[in-house]
Amino acid sequence: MTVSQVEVRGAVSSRELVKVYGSGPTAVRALDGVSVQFRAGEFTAIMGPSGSGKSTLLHCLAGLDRADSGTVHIGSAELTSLNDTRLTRLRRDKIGFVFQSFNLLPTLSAEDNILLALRLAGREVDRAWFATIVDLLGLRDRLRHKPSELSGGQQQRVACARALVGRPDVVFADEPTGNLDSRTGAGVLDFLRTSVRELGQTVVMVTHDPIAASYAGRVVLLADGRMVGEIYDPTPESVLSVLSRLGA
Ligand SMILES: Nc1ncnc2c1ncn2[C@@H]1O[C@H](COP(=O)(O)OP(=O)(O)OP(=O)(O)O)[C@@H](O)[C@H]1O
Repeated sequence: MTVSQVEVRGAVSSRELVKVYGSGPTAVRALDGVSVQFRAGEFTAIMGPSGSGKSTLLHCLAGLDRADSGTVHIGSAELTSLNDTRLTRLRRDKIGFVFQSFNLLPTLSAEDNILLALRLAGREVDRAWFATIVDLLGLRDRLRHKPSELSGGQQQRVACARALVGRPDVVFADEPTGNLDSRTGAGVLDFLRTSVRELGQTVVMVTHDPIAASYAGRVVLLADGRMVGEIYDPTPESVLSVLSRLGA
């Protein structure tokens, strides 16, 4: 694979994205023309004050929600032009998700949770890749456990394995450490950073936490539904100082 093909594989972008909730005088313009690019093989955090549109942007980029106008590209696919069936297939094949609340199926073992989507799609499991991810996440001796037999950090690591096992173009994470203590959260963030540095994954994460954001290579800042800045090589201090200027 050439470098340019790798770059296309994980690149995500939006152009003039607008999302309005409700109508009339109570309408909320959650996204007010967001144009942003996420390069392949980069770990980006999206931050901003409460209500600035972070989750809405992540959901529109990931095809979980539809914007009112504007475009979203994942690689060469333009999401807003896809019908529901094609959008579902693109989400299944090209996108990995990590949610704050883990979202594992309680009756399935960790291994079956990790592999479920691939099996439902009739895709072959790349056992070597599976082993690489499971070992990086330290899950090898937990694969037969059900979610209720795992700690919160272990459950989130299973969710990370599930997100990566299909080699998605991009992993979207919405507050992935929101339900974890700081030490356990650090393990999950460390894995996301390693997946970018060593496995070439593209990760876009929404977080409130300046320490979590400092694991990323870049922070994109939102305020009032608009992109208002970015920070490269963020530190908790640089993020905090910019956020406090935004009134977060
Ligand atoms: N389903 C909805 N119906 C109506 N308004 C909504 C809906 N979802 C979000 N909003 C509004 O859109 C704006 C952006 O919300 P969003 O959840 O994207 O912000 P956020 O930056 O993720 O906030 P937080 O940090 O508090 O999670 C807010 O004003 C919110 O109240």
